Amino acid sequence: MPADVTPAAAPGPAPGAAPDVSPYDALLLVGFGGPEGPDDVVPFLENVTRGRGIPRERLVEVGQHYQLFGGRSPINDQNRALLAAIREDLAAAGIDLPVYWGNRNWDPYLDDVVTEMARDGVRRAAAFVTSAYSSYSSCRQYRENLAGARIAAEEAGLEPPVLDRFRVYFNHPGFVGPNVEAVLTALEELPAEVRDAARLVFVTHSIPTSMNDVSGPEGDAYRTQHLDLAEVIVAEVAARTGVEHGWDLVYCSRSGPPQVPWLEPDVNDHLEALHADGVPGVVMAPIGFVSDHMEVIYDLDTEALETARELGLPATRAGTAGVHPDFVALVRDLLLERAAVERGGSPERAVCGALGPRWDRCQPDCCANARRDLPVVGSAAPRPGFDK
Ligand SMILES: CC1=C(CCC(=O)O)c2cc3nc(cc4[nH]c(cc5[nH]c(cc1n2)c(C)c5CCC(=O)O)c(CCC(=O)O)c4C)C(CCC(=O)O)=C3C
Ligand SMILES: [Fe+2]
Repeated sequence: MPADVTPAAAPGPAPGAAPDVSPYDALLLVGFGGPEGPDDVVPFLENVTRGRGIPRERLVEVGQHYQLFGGRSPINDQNRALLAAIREDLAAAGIDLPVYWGNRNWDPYLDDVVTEMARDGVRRAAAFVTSAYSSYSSCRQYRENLAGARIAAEEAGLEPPVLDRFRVYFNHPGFVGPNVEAVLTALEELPAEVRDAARLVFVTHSIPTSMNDVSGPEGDAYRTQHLDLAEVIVAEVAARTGVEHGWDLVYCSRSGPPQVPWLEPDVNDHLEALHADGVPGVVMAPIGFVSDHMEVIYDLDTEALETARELGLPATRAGTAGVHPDFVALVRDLLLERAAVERGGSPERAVCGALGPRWDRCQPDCCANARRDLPVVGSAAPRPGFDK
């Protein structure tokens, strides 16, 4: 730059300087939580289903899934591993930021962790939720939990940090890439003679159709976002293998009373239908989940793979993002992106697929809950004296 030209804006950081994470002074990892021993299972299920109208028989059944694995869900250990990986990744990038972890349904509870953050003097934190899609269960309920945790800190006489939740990231390359790799690996694990004709069966958690109908600002966002990711994965797998596989989006872990419609088809019913149609092999890709938690190790690895075995249908299960370095780096990318936005900038947003980057703040009715209206964080139009 010539010496007589003064830059109009403040100069960027010197090369090698730490990336700018202001206005944030902490990052919060937000998990679902799970039981860690047999005695935790019933209280955990009570936490999850409080006020949700889930039949007793379903709870007994799901309790048995947990007891099969010693009453311990893998989910908390997976979040501990993710927390450690995020801390390492940030440190390696020269970012000195405390990282906290709290859950919706089990210890460490968000209420306690946000209170601790307030005690530590945290003023404003970015929140990364371990769920990649829009819907009441996967998005708004977490925003309610974060608002509830701020209220808990206030009730303890503290000033809670402002909490900014990142945009949903199903279409971020740091989530897409590990899912593509996982599908390629699962294809390799199929017998060679069925590989090219194998069907890609993308699996996610079912939700009531009424919940899907109001997901996102215009409805149907939960299903549509999964379809968008599935199309990207299918295209990328075709680019890498030269084979364009047939594919479907199907659902697992249906709950609720039988008369209430949930998204279908169920993965087990679908495997039967594919087999009847003469499909010679299947890769199940659990794109609805960010790690191998109970729905994956029970509903897919135990139940659906057993269905495939009974049918004589070769099937493999693709891995989840877990602590893949690209997924860990996604957290840092969203942190720097959102920090730049909150400083008034318009950073480039990493994205794949046709939908484009989703919103930073949700419209008031986004992923509405028909049953009750609770305070939320991250609203584009916070209701004074109510939202947080
Ligand atoms: C969309 C969605 C995700 C993905 C987004 C995200 O990850 O958040 C998810 C994740 C999870 N769901 C989990 C566990 C459970 N979900 C239940 C119940 C429900 N889930 C629902 C939806 C979702 N759930 C819904 C609409 C219900 C009905 C009750 C209600 O309307 O709220 C029940 C009660 C029993 C039953 O009804 O099955 C349990 C035990 C675990 C922990 C697993 C582990 O321990 O490893 C995780 C990660
Ligand atoms: Fe669930």
